[in-house]
Amino acid sequence: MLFKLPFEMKATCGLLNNSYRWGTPTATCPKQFSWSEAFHIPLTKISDQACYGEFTSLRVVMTEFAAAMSKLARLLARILAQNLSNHGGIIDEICYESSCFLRLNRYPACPVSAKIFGLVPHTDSDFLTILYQDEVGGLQLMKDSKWVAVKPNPDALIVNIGDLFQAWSNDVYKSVEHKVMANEQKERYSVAYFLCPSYDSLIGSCREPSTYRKFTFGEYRKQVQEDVKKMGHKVGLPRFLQSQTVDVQH
Ligand SMILES: O=C(O)CCC(=O)C(=O)O
Ligand SMILES: [Fe+2]
Repeated sequence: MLFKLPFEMKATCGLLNNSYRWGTPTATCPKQFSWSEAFHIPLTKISDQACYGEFTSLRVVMTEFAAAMSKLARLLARILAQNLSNHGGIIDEICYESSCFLRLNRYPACPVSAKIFGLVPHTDSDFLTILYQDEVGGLQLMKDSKWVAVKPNPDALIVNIGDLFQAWSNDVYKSVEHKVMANEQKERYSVAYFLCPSYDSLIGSCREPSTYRKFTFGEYRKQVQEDVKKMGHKVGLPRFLQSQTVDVQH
């Protein structure tokens, strides 16, 4: 319903905190372009009546869904952190609602599906992502240097480790590279919950010697945005390797 609105309304009516995005504004060639549209809503706005306009019933669903996703994401992240460092509390210490997001994705059927991604290959810039996908399929992840299709199961959730958990775990947990293939016939929907720390929290490693230098989430996001703008793709964690810091400084 929400996605079926005319483009003008999605883009200009302030819906869901004005969070509507489509395609890839920075793309300079087809392989950098994502054939999808999304609402990317901060958790703090989810229960805000003003975000929903005429879609009042959506507010109830979104609020309940976000609360359930948030609870699950925190529980899983806490257990994973506890297993590694005996410090599961780190997650609740640094992850506030204010920096977490819910993202509604729609992938329209694509007439040139062989040449275009639904979503370009990437890793998520968060601690942990919980993903719900419908029955269409198209999500693939990188395993042992090969793309593997994730079998769609609308009764299951997918849990992905993000870049920040990889840095914090000193590469024990791996931020999984993933992408969505476009589909010529069917449109596809997914919803992702991103568990993020506050922008000023320092992400260090729970183990020494640390592979990455310490950085804040704010710094990380800024670097990712700069790289995407300059190069058309994200560099991510390699930018924050200790050795890279040394190279840059000397
Ligand atoms: O739609 C999907 O299955 C993946 C979505 C995703 O990777 C993202 O929103 O970061
Ligand atoms: Fe993702």
